Amino acid sequence: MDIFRSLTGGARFDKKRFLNDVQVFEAKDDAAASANVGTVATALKALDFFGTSTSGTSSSSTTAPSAAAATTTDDLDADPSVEPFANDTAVQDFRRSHRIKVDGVDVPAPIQSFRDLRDTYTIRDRVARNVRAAGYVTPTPIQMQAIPLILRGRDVLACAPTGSGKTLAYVLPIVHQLVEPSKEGVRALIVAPTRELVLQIEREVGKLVGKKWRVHVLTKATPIDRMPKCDILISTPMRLVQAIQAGAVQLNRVKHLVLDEADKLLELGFLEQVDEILAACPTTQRQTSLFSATLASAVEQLAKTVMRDDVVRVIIGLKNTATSTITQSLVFTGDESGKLMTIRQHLKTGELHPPVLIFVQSIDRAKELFRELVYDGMNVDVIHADRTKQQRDKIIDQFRLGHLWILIATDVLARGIDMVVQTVINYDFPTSVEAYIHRIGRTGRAGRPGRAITYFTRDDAPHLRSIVNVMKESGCDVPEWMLSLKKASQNERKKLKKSAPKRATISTMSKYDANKVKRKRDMIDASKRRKLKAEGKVPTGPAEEERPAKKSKSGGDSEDADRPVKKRKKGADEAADGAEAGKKKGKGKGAAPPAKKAKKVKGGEGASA
Ligand SMILES: Nc1ncnc2c1ncn2[C@@H]1O[C@H](COP(=O)(O)OP(=O)(O)OP(=O)(O)O)[C@@H](O)[C@H]1O
Repeated sequence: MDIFRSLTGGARFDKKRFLNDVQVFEAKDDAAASANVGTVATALKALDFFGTSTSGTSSSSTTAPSAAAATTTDDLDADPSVEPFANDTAVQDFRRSHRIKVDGVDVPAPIQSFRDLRDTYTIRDRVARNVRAAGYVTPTPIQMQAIPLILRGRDVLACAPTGSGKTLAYVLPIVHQLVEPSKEGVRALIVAPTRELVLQIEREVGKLVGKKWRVHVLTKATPIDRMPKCDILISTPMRLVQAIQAGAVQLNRVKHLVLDEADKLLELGFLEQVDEILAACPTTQRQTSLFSATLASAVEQLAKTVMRDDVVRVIIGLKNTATSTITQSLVFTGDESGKLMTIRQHLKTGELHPPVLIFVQSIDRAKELFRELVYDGMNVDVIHADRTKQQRDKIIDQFRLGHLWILIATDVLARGIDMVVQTVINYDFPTSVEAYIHRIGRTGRAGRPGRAITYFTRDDAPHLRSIVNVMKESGCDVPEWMLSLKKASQNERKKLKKSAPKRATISTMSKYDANKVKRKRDMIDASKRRKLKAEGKVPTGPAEEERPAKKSKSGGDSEDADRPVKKRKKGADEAADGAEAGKKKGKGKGAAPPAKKAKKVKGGEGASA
């Protein structure tokens, strides 16, 4: 209960009302502390996303054999043995009951439990013990199918819902296949779009490997001239490209390449860097795995050009849908001022379950909303690309620990980050269906329930239909009239994705007062900068690699946390403008369309396809 006591500092929430949240935090603490029987059992029940387990009170009508039940030991022997599949039909039935769809030739059967890994794939005891010690008892559907595929040396293109355990699905087989630490150099390379995600993947790898393994993370903070040798390298694309160009890292021994949040990494902006990374990895021995919760068809085509011909595509559930454990709703706020009133009402009446994560479309808007809510006395903080690494790490820790109840974020936090979030609010309407799925996917993770509320104004109405479709496909109720709305054209959707709409400032002040305050703040900032300069100190700012390469018209940092910025300007608010310059420059170079570009890479490498 200690953690819950500290949660209440400065907050305005009613503890009795949030009894469920108290229980969530208690469960999390216990699970982390040890392999407590009761907690593991609870976690297992909560994690039973698709009715995997037949133990307990699962209402699933699965015909598949039971997976492991909760156990106190860290040994796979404790799992009840599972009958091997009698024939192909049994395999198909099992896949159907777990909503696993595969596309490819000679696809191995899914594992039914982690014990299968030892029986069929001779997984080492130590790895098995670590899986169990991490509290993982039953594999999730993506793990059931992707783990045997990767263990069999196959390339995998996987799309599975947010929070469904994709990280372990690639980390476990890689750790098993690397066998033991070696001085050979980088043998597994994992690339992810943001620094936060890279650090999170490192933690997940750390759960499975011992201290002798050298797992290295490459971010701006890592001096690339003193890069130690390592077995597994986890990096953001830009920093890795810098290390490759500086000759600080050799990738010629890479056997496993993983692109996490693959669709993001294959978008223009990251694609050039990913091309360079692919070119630095050998093709003959390289096994490539691409994972994401969203995969547009065009991205899939592109992805296949960098993989071997016998790549297997694995889709869990329906492609590009939200997790079914999230209750989604849409709230019409009229205009921008209506949004501020609505959020105040939502937060003050205690109607929403904390921790609450609020997404806005730009750094400026994140700052504006923060100012409004913090003056209301809320236990709130804000995270975006203009905050320093230290600030970002601290805020995420505070939020994870439950010391912070409301966090305002830009899309820099939309992908991959694994936290216990009860409610996601899209204060600003997402600029694409993918952004919507990833944003709301910060809640409802690992089988837990979650809630997502999306505000929309009159101006957002033309784009409502796409979100309504996602809601319907993931089983949420939507009013009939919304289903008859006209769908935005492809051009309109592209335009929105490229730049978020201009929105009125988030402020309860009159325009005159707001300008006066802004002028005053700018003067103070400028004076602080002059003082620092006079003292010969460089103002602390975020790493260039975490700044966006482009700025949406509204100053947004979108999801582009790791794009390169050619010119860096002074001052936080000016940073995104520098990024815009970088983007224009990229355009001027006449960046090749994705498919063409990737084909060039494949050809250039003499890919083993
Ligand atoms: N087999 C398992 N049993 C229990 N918990 C699991 C299992 N596999 C993963 N988890 C937990 O589920 C949570 C979500 O996992 P992960 O972050 O890998 O999801 P993801 O599918 O990559 O999500 P996203 O698409 O948002 O990146 C993590 O807290 C992880 O520790």
